[in-house]
Amino acid sequence: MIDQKITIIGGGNLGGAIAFGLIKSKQIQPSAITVTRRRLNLLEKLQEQGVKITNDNVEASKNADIIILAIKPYQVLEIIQEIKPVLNSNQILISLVAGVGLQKLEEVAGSDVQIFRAMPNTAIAIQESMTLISTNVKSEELRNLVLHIFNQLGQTTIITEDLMAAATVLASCGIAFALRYMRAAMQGGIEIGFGAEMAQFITAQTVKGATGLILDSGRHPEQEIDKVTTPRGITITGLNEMEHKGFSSSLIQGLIASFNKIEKG
Ligand SMILES: NC(=O)C1=CN([C@@H]2O[C@H](COP(=O)(O)OP(=O)(O)OC[C@H]3O[C@@H](n4cnc5c(N)ncnc54)[C@H](O)[C@@H]3O)[C@@H](O)[C@H]2O)C=CC1
Ligand SMILES: O=C(O)[C@@H]1CCC=N1
Repeated sequence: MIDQKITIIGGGNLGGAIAFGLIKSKQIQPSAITVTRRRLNLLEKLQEQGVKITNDNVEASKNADIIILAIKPYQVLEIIQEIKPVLNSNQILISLVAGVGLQKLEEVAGSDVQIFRAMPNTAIAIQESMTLISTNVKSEELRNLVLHIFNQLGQTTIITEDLMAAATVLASCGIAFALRYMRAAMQGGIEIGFGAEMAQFITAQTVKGATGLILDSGRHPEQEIDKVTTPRGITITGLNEMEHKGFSSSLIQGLIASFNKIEKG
């Protein structure tokens, strides 16, 4: 069980998804979670589940053991300043904000606060996130606590801070990239004969199967592709056409463009 009181500042797409994921995990009482947002009416679904909601960030931070920052990047430093008067060294501050490094967070929050960065993706709502964490906190106990919380919400790994930008692109943006593949596959599926609903189901289950093959075996995707590509067959014809049109290259260039966007701000 998670015994700590958790406050999520910014109950938007990600903050809301984390709250729902935590509730689904049944590892924490919904009443131990507080979510803040300016427009409270948009948090009604969480409130119905027993989560506390408020638009007062300072009040919500006062008695929290863990404060998760899920506001937009341009707001994070201002909001840390807002809650700073009530922060104490026993609290853990976890920033989910992309592109704002530990050093900057520490500069603004002060060095006695226990600061972590966590980079999840929206599958956190269904406890299937890939979450990468960085921190300068040395305490194993605190590191394990943060890992324990995110482990309820999917797979979690601690990485060095210098890899957080790459983690943001591959895991957090990555879910959108994978979903765009799915949309394109569905569009193709409709053109060759399926209704939209069926095309979506077939695509989703096929992607789930591909994911399972790689996660279960640890084999390189190309080894699994080799099992599908019958010589002179149908699959290799399609795959080669996709590559002629720049499939892998456009994906890699997209990842690099996203990475450069973080680096340049
Ligand atoms: N959406 C995603 O998949 C991921 C987002 N992130 C990071 O998470 C952060 C949040 O992203 P999203 O959830 O997509 O944005 P969002 O815009 O959906 O959520 C931000 C929320 O903060 C609320 N808010 C604005 N001002 C506030 C204030 N003064 N006090 C309390 N709440 C306030 C907004 O009403 C909104 O609900 C960003 O910094 C982003 O870089 C990181 C990884 C993945
Ligand atoms: O697109 C963004 O800026 C945020 C950070 C990673 C995922 N969504």
